[in-house]
Amino acid sequence: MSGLRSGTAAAAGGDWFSSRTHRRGAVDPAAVLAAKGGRRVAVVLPARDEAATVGAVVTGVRRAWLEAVPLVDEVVVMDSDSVDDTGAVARAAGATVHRVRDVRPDLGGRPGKGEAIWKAQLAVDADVLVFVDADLTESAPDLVPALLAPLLADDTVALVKGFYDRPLRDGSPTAGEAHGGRVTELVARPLLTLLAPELADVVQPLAGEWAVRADHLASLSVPSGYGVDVAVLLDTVRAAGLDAVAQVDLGLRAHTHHGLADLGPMATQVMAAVLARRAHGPLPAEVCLRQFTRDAAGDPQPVERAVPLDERPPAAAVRAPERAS
Ligand SMILES: O=c1ccn([C@@H]2O[C@H](COP(=O)(O)OP(=O)(O)O)[C@@H](O)[C@H]2O)c(=O)[nH]1
Ligand SMILES: O=C(O)[C@@H](COP(=O)(O)O)O[C@H]1O[C@H](CO)[C@@H](O)[C@H](O)[C@H]1O
Repeated sequence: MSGLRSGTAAAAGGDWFSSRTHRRGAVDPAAVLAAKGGRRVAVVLPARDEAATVGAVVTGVRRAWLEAVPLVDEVVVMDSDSVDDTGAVARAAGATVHRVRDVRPDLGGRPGKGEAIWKAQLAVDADVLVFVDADLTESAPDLVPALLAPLLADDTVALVKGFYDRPLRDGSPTAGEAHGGRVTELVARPLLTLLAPELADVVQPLAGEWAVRADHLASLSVPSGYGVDVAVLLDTVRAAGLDAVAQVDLGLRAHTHHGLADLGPMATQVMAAVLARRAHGPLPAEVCLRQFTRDAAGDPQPVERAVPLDERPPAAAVRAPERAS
């Protein structure tokens, strides 16, 4: 576009980027195991309709980091309103499976990835949680020690985010090129630049692969939808400072992708989570997103989607008394 200089590579950030960014491949599993000590580690996969991929993800993590090296104590799949065989496939692969709506039914049920993550805290007994998306299409079990290493080695680190190249293998003409992370690049990164510039050096703010101290996560409110990933990042920085966050290079991440229209509600929830954490004001519990297609006559046809924006309170506030800690 005339008048716009091509992007100039800025020097990657300041002290935080250099001290809290961990290179790929620099992890010694034996050292991570030693640092674990007596702490319990659970890998948790929030999964909605992931029967095609969840089995391989569970098997990869179990074989490498539960059977061969006891770095992980439990692999859990939170079955999030799946209508396919996600639960059965995950169980057959050796995961502990919880149906999200069956966990603490007294608290009601909500749709969404964040709801699956929130209720995982009420179903899983662990000191450290490693969240991994269930739609990974290329085995990447080494992400587990990579995400755990900074947190187990340094008590001041509460959250570790993964980052990676994001090929968009959706059959489009540019498939395979690094065009993934569409909500990250068009919504999250611009919005954080405007409202939370201190996070400018976080390479993948929406990454679904992250490790977190369970007691820290339990102190945070959690958006029920797709805002969970960015909300936990923002709230961690607000509560404990930027140095409580680290990021690790996981190389490349291939996963199944939504069509563009489905990213509309996701983008709305991500924006809501960021805006709800701006200087003022809560947002409504639900908004109506109006997108457009064409009717048979070729005229614009509105398509409305209700987008929930509700948040759950900190899990610590609702945890059964015997697990108040
Ligand atoms: O209501 C939902 C929506 C998504 N997910 C899971 O959250 C992860 C990330 O969601 P998705 O793949 O839809 O997002 P993408 O990675 O494509 O942006 C996946 O393991 C989904 O199965 C979930 O558990 N419940
Ligand atoms: O990064 C993104 O833009 C979105 C969509 O990724 P693609 O455009 O399908 O590669 O995916 C991420 O965002 C979701 C919302 O935070 C997370 O739940 C996903 O785990 C993450 O992959």
